[in-house]
Amino acid sequence: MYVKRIYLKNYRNIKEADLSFDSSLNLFIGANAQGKTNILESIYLLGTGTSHRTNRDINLIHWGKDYFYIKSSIIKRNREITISFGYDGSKKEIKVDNNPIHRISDLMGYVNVVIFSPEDLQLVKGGPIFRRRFLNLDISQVNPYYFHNLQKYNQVVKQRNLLLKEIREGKKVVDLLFVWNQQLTDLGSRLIKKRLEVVEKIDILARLVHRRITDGRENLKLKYESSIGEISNQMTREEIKEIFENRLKKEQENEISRGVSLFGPHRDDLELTVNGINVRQFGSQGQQRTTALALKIAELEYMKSEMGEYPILLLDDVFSELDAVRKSQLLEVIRDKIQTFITSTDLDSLEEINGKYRLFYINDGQVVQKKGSE
Ligand SMILES: Nc1ncnc2c1ncn2[C@@H]1O[C@H](COP(=O)(O)OP(=O)(O)OP(=O)(O)O)[C@@H](O)[C@H]1O
Repeated sequence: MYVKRIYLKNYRNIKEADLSFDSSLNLFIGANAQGKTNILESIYLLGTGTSHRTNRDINLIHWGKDYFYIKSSIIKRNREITISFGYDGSKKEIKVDNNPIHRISDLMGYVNVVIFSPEDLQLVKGGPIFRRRFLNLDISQVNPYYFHNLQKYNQVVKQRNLLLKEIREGKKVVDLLFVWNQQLTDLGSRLIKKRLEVVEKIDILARLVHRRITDGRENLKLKYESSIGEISNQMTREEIKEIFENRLKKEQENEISRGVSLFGPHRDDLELTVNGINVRQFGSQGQQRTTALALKIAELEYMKSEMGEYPILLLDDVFSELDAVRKSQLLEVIRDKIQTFITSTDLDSLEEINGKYRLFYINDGQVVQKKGSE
């Protein structure tokens, strides 16, 4: 899978650009705040329907203009598809091969993207929300049904929180919780079951990569930590649901007095250990970086195993930050297999890159392909 061409109009600081890409490597060089990330963001948008930096599409429109438009040609399983994305401040219009897409979940799966940026260190260092997002995005991209359930589940959590508060204030009766508990545990157990399956796969993939980067010295382990109680991969969805239901029964008073849903996939986490030590709390900077890189590479391999094709990889400001070992590891994974977009402020930090690539310079939203760079 690769992006052959992209046309951008009024997108962030890019007034207009029409770019053709290499199916393997594309490098964007420019000083800070010139628009490199904006290009990567537009590719991310085509895959997921949302920006990785903002939930507000209005921010994507070039200041002073009243719409933005993106059109791209994607080669997927040797077939060319066209995806367009337009927004005029009120209406989003997404089309695949000229057919309108009404729900974001219907867009997912056409273009799979993995982005790796400096913020991804939060995946290891940050709070549980970053790891939940990692799992949710990964699974949603290859499984629209999961994404659909996730949206419904989040809606249920919102409604249930409202009800818990009203019960606390004596405005509603406790019995009303029953229906919401049914929905919460039904959808929640589906999400947890799927996450357990995926974590099992990513755990194996990430450990392999991690061992390679650390020369076999370190052993990375991923474990899904659920707020509903002790669960395992061997359990059926019904068994997980039962544990969830029991937890809610036991904690009913607690949840009412707090006025918030305290248990379920929206409160779960992914524990990351290296040689048995929690890398979030006790890992060195280097260990945390290596773990983040291993997770990202595992993400690529996971998507390949699910979709039969590698996703597109966006490396925003990270390649130049990696040390020689990690750079060569990453290059080995992507070379000739994965279309990759790399941004950097200078070409010197990319000297390890050889072979075929296309080079673009970007200055104040103007993108110029350097001639003869292939
Ligand atoms: N809606 C918008 N309209 C016009 N310009 C915008 C808009 N949103 C962001 N910008 C501008 O885009 C620029 C940021 O671009 P981008 O984030 O792509 O930078 P970058 O080249 O990746 O820089 P860095 O190397 O610092 O990451 C800033 O100058 C910002 O003011």
